Amino acid sequence: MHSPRDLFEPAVRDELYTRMEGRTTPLFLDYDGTLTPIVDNPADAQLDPAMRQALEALAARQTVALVSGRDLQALQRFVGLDSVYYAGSHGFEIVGPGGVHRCNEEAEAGLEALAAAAEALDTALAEVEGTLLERKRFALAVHYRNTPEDQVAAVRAAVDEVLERHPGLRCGPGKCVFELQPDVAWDKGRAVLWLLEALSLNNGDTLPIYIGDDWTDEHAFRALEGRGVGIFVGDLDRATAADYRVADVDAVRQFFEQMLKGLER
Ligand SMILES: O=P(O)(O)OC[C@H]1O[C@H](O[C@H]2O[C@H](CO)[C@@H](O)[C@H](O)[C@H]2O)[C@H](O)[C@@H](O)[C@@H]1O
Repeated sequence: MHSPRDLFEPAVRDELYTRMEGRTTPLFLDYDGTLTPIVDNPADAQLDPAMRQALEALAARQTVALVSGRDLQALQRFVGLDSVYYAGSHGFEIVGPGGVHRCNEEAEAGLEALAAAAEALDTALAEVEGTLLERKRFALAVHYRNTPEDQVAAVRAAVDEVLERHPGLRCGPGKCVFELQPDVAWDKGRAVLWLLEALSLNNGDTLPIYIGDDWTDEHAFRALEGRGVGIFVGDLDRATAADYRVADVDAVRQFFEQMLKGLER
């Protein structure tokens, strides 16, 4: 863990561009908080047309992959581009151009427990104001962004009770969310490494770049340590394995625009 440097400081930016020069730079991108600002209702996190345009232009020139906690289909709907790779449910399900496909078989064994957990939490949290369950194929997000602070402990207690009954599930951290998933050895970092292999990009001519804002993105930052670049988005209120940081979603788009200028040269 180290302190990521501000990517918009000229010397830092020049250093990164020097590292990128003459190399293939596949982009691996988180969705919420990275491509779209965090909003109160997950359904409202629509992709801005300017961001979509930038992604499309980049994907016409190089590999672009979305690596998100969102359900695969929801992510595809939000982004709406055929030219990018999608890793949904924190990387448990991957699809992309050229028939790329991977579904974590081990995690499939946990689907029954996940369905039972969703049913139990639906009942247990029915009366807790502002709590929202978001069902995904390989995960269940228990959102508490709009839950009164003094009731968050009750939400956590309900989640813990369900986890006790279903030892095949685990709970991961997030932004005002408890994420239940099958407890198997898979995460965004492994998904990124799998994609690099599948796309024959696991070599010295490639500098993979991962951009993310959340706890789950740390797996990817760590997976790329010493072989790629990690860029953290947002205010830094904790340790991160990312090398660089940018302020917000707008800064991510500016970085894309700078990359595009470089690629067009
Ligand atoms: O890996 P990501 O693409 O960053 O997805 C992580 C989770 O993002 C979403 O929840 C978060 O964003 C919401 C919209 O801004 C916000 O309301 C919520 O509080 C955040 O936790 C998404 O709904 C989850 O399914 C993703 O796992």
